[in-house]
Formats: sequence, C-alpha cells, structure tokens
Amino acid sequence: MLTVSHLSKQFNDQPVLRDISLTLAEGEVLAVLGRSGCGKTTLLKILAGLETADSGTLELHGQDLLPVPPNERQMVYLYQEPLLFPHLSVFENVAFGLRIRKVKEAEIRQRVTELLAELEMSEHARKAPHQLSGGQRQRVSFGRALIIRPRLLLLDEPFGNLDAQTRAAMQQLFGRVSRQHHITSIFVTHDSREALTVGTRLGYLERGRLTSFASVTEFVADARTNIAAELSFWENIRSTASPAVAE
Ligand SMILES: Nc1ncnc2c1ncn2[C@@H]1O[C@H](COP(=O)(O)OP(=O)(O)OP(=O)(O)O)[C@@H](O)[C@H]1O
Repeated sequence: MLTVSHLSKQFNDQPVLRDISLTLAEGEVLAVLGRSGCGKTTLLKILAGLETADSGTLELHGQDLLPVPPNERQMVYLYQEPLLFPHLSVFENVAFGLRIRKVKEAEIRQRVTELLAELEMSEHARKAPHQLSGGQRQRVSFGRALIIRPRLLLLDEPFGNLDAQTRAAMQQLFGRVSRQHHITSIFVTHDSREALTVGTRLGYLERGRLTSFASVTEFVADARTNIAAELSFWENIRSTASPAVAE
C-alpha cells in the first residue's frame, strides 16, 4: 500500500505540486491525467527519489520512503524512451536484473522465457535492441521492470512515441500483464482514453493539484478530462453523417 500525504514542491518559488495526498492499494493502477507542465513528472521523480519534496510524507507498505535512497526503493521508472543496453540481446536485457541479484541460471532461463512469452516477444529473444520496433523496445523495457517484481512501477507517458494502433495494443498488454503480476503502478498520461484504458483508479493533476475520482462516471463528467466534449463531437459527426451513409 502506498500513502502520499500533503506532498508539496516548489521550483524557484513557483509551486509545482500543492498538497498532494493519495493512497494506492496493492495491484491498483492509478492513471493520472494532466496537461503538459502540470507537475506529473515531478510527482513521479519524488516518488522514485530522483527529486526531493519540500514537505509531506511518503510511505510504502508502512515504510517511510523519504530516507530511502532511489536504488533501495524497489521501484522502476519507465519513460517514453526505453532504456536498454544496446550490446545485449532482448533475452539478456530482461535477464539483467536477475543476474545482478545472482539468481541461479536455471531460474533465470525459466522466468525470462515465461515473461518474454507473456510479452509476445519470444521470437525476438536473440535480437539486439536496434533490430526492434519502438513498441517492441518498450515491451523489453517493461519486461526488464517486471522481472524484478518492483514494489511500485512508475510510468511517465511510456507509449507517447508510438503510433495510435501500437499504443492501443500496448495499453491492452500493459493492463493484462500488470493484472497477472499484481503490479501496483502510477501511470501518467495526457491522453484521457489511455487513462481510462489502463487505470483502475483515476486522477487529474492541474497546476500541481490532484483530484481523485471515485468512479469512471465522475471522471467522464469532469469537463477537464474533455471526454464529454469528445463524445458530443462524435455524436454530432454520427448524426450528420448517417443520412448520407443510408442513401
Ligand atoms: N529542475 C527543475 N527546475 C526548475 N523548474 C522545474 C524543474 N523541473 C520541472 N520544473 C518546472 O515544473 C513544472 C512541472 O514540470 P513537470 O516536468 O513535472 O511537468 P509535466 O506535467 O511532467 O509536463 P510534461 O507533460 O510536459 O512532461 C514546469 O513548469 C517545469 O518547468
């Protein structure tokens, strides 16, 4: 369970995060929607320990996180650009986290092989990162994160560089695999559809203030998510286009 209480952060006297509080149970995915510059990345960096908060507390499974250095927080932070070792194969990139933890070879083989199958990457196991598409690289990066069973996965617009169809496929895959592995994560995005697809919980961050929604209905009804406006746009198109289609 993650508990964030009254977290605030300023840069050069400008508030970037204002009194953020949230709780997240194990296995939940909090999708945080927000426009550019609203403070999404700063929030994730503070959770990962890559940035310090001015005030507030962070707890994970009852442990105060603030004194814990980033490499001991057991979190993984994924960005748009997958960070892979260029000289290692797909298999070895995924295996890396287990090798440095001195896991036995037979277990490494088994766990990496299973995970690559779940990520639909088995046939690419021997390829180098430069021989993969952007979506495939992102799947390897996801595999590298999952293999070490992080306590919290932080995703910062991870599919932002992908085309719409690949992005939709990755959202489905992310949902399926994170449910299967019971991964707790915070997924920030500026795409309301993506937030609805991946989130089991939904939030909206605006000028450093987080609104948490109790239901999908509340999220859809909030004008800032722009979903109601989009629905009425498509409804208008449908109603004006239907007579022509019928002819
Ligand atoms: N190290 C820093 N020093 C000064 N200002 C910063 C620093 N990091 C971020 N900011 C400012 O804080 C605000 C929030 O930045 P942040 O990167 O968290 O936004 P974001 O919501 O992730 O935006 P985007 O979607 O464009 O990446 C911005 O106004 C940014 O200029």
